Amino acid sequence: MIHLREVGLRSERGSSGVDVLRSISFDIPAGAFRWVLGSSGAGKSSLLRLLNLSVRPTTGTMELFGVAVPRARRSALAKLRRRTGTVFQDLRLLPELSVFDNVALRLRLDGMPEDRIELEVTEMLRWVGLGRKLQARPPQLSGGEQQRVAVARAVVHRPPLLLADEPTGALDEPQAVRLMQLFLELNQMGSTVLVATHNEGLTRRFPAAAIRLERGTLLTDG
Ligand SMILES: Nc1ncnc2c1ncn2[C@@H]1O[C@H](COP(=O)(O)OP(=O)(O)OP(=O)(O)O)[C@@H](O)[C@H]1O
Repeated sequence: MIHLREVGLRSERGSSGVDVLRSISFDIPAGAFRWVLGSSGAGKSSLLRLLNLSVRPTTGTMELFGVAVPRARRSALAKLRRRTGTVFQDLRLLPELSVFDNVALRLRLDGMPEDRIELEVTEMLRWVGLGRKLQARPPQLSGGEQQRVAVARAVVHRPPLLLADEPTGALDEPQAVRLMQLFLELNQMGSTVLVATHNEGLTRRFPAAAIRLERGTLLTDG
């Protein structure tokens, strides 16, 4: 359900371009779990940005949920975005909104009734251990707590595609393991899950196939 063929991504930096990703081809079946591995600067975040449609491939073809992305209509892309949850490396929480409202935002945009939102968001935030912080604002939280809000926001609508960019960077080992269990639960319910990480302890503890990048090229897939 994710097909990439010869995908390249070139970013303009000053007057010269940089090949951030080069000739990437792989297929990931629906419902799979993949680690996304590689040293700093290898292109992991860039690959996830392509898959969550923040950027478009410069070359090659990409198909998500049967939609050929470079040619798709805006409405098809909007639908794809709604089916995707992303944990951004820089979190991107809205500092002026409460923890509850940060997580509820997506469900409100989808038109879910407010009483159901109340239940879903509260349960999700309890699950990540933030049941007592519903009304706090992100700047009042620790880095690890903010990261858990970002995870709750990404998974609260049970997206068919979850993309997580270094989601455990600010967490201690037990919290990281707990979040992985949440991701694997989502995966077992049928979501396709990609997690980019440097955390080797975690990849050893949860062995799974990996997309391994090095300086913008694919080393192994599987
Ligand atoms: N918008 C951009 N303009 C120019 N270069 C970019 C841009 N985005 C990323 N790059 C470059 O592309 C390369 C890959 O970056 P990327 O953030 O995808 O790596 P990463 O594997 O996620 O690294 P890290 O593990 O440190 O987060 C880096 O050399 C980076 O400097």
